[in-house]
Amino acid sequence: MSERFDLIVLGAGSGGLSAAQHGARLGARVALFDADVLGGTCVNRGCVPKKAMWYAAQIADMHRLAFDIGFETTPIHLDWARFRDLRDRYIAGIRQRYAMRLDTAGIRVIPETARLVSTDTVITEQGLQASASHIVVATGARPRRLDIPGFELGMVSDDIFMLDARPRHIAIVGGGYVAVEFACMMHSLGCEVDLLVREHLLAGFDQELVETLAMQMQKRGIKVLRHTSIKAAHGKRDAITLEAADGGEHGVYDAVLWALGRTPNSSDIGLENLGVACDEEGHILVDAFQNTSVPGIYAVGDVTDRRALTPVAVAAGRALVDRLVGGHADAKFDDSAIPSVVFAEPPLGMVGLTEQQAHARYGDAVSVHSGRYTPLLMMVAGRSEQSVVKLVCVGDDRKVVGIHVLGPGSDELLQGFAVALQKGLYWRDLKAAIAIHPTAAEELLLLH
Ligand SMILES: Cc1cc2nc3c(=O)[nH]c(=O)nc-3n(C[C@H](O)[C@H](O)[C@H](O)COP(=O)(O)OP(=O)(O)OC[C@H]3O[C@@H](n4cnc5c(N)ncnc54)[C@H](O)[C@@H]3O)c2cc1C
Ligand SMILES: NC(=O)c1ccc[n+]([C@@H]2O[C@H](COP(=O)([O-])OP(=O)(O)OC[C@H]3O[C@@H](n4cnc5c(N)ncnc54)[C@H](O)[C@@H]3O)[C@@H](O)[C@H]2O)c1
Repeated sequence: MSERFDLIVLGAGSGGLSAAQHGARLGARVALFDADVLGGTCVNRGCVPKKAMWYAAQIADMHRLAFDIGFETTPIHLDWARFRDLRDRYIAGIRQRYAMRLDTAGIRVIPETARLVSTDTVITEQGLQASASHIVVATGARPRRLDIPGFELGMVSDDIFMLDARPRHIAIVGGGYVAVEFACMMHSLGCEVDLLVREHLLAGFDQELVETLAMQMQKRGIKVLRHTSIKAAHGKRDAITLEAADGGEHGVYDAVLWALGRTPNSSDIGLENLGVACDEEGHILVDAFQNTSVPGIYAVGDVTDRRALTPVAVAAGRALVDRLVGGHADAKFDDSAIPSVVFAEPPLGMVGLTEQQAHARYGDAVSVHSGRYTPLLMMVAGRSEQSVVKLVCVGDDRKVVGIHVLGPGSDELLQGFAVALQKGLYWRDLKAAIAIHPTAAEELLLLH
């Protein structure tokens, strides 16, 4: 016998929690399935533990800077096990608060994996059945694994958060967010780091800023090896050699992180049988309203073909439920200007279009205004690393369609500019605004 609900959600990560909680707030009877801990990737294996590690890395960098500007300092040492314990306690607190909120909201949480058996019914391994006219698939994604010899000698991002000691020499394979963020963090925390990139570094970001970041990473001692495709790993877990496709050998490393993107959790949950369309990599295809190809089945978050970011999953879940439960027939989230930051050292951020995308869309109407500067603190310390800001504009009235920032503070300053860009921002607005001086943010107002 099937228990009946208004809304069934598979996955208690960013997207699933958002959909379930908003559904309950709007009065729906909600069932939420997940065999794993509450919070999904972001809370347990992604944004949150990563950001904690980024803060630790920042402190280590600041300590070096302190010496450069005249503090009497002695070398500092991070007790990884203690840091991990403190971080994990913080994360356990987040999970506890989620559990309490779900309980208070009256959401039925079933700690099991579920799969769809029809367009309105799911079943768990224990045989529990539930039905609803709306089923939201929010099952996320997992680190991509390669079928190459020795892959198991290395770690994926889930594993790196378990480390309780610093690797001496780590190889990071990949060129995306995870690869660059961990390359910078591990280096700041005292590891020797080789970043092995097969193709592009941070594809999708402004390439001039990416190259500036890559130069700064190399100057600080991170070895960035381009055009390096790894075809095998040899040795044992704490003494790994990587074999490249061109015959070259890299290592010996005492740790390897594979950071090769993510595989959507869309197989073995009954989607194929119901004819839910997916792309070649398994991402569920959704329209702007999170509809899949099958009525009654919806999808949000990393399992879909949309941007794999927590705020995107949250916004998608919320908009979908506004439509399904709240009765707002045209509810969808605005994905026209999704801001994003790579928590590198220094951070790199963007919102809107890159120069290349703007040229492809608007041709000769595009103008680009950029500036470089060395932040005040770096100048005092006698350092020369430059920050870069860039505006991509369109038309004679210079409507801003892209903002790109690299440098200390970029992570925090971008949000406000992203709101302005989404609402409609012209270069003249920035020129007319009164700056906050001296800050990194004012550099976007002072471009000529
Ligand atoms: C290392 C790392 C750092 C990141 N940093 C950032 C960042 O700084 N900022 C940012 O915006 N994004 C970041 N992300 C991306 C972000 O974590 C994801 O975009 C976000 O977690 C996606 O949420 P989701 O709900 O789609 O999936 P998830 O959070 O992955 O949740 C999916 C849930 O579904 C469950 N599940 C799977 N199959 C089933 C099933 N059959 N039945 C029931 N439940 C199931 C899983 O157990 C999981 O709990 C990072 C990712 C990683 C890996
Ligand atoms: N700060 C943030 O917001 C943040 C941080 C981490 C992750 N994320 C999100 O999570 C997603 C996943 O991050 P990611 O870094 O795992 O993926 P990614 O898609 O950003 O990068 C994957 C990288 O792996 C490379 N790659 C793929 N297959 C390969 C192979 N066989 N050999 C060598 N290289 C290969 C790709 O060329 C690419 O450089 C991101 O796209 C992003 O949306 C966001």
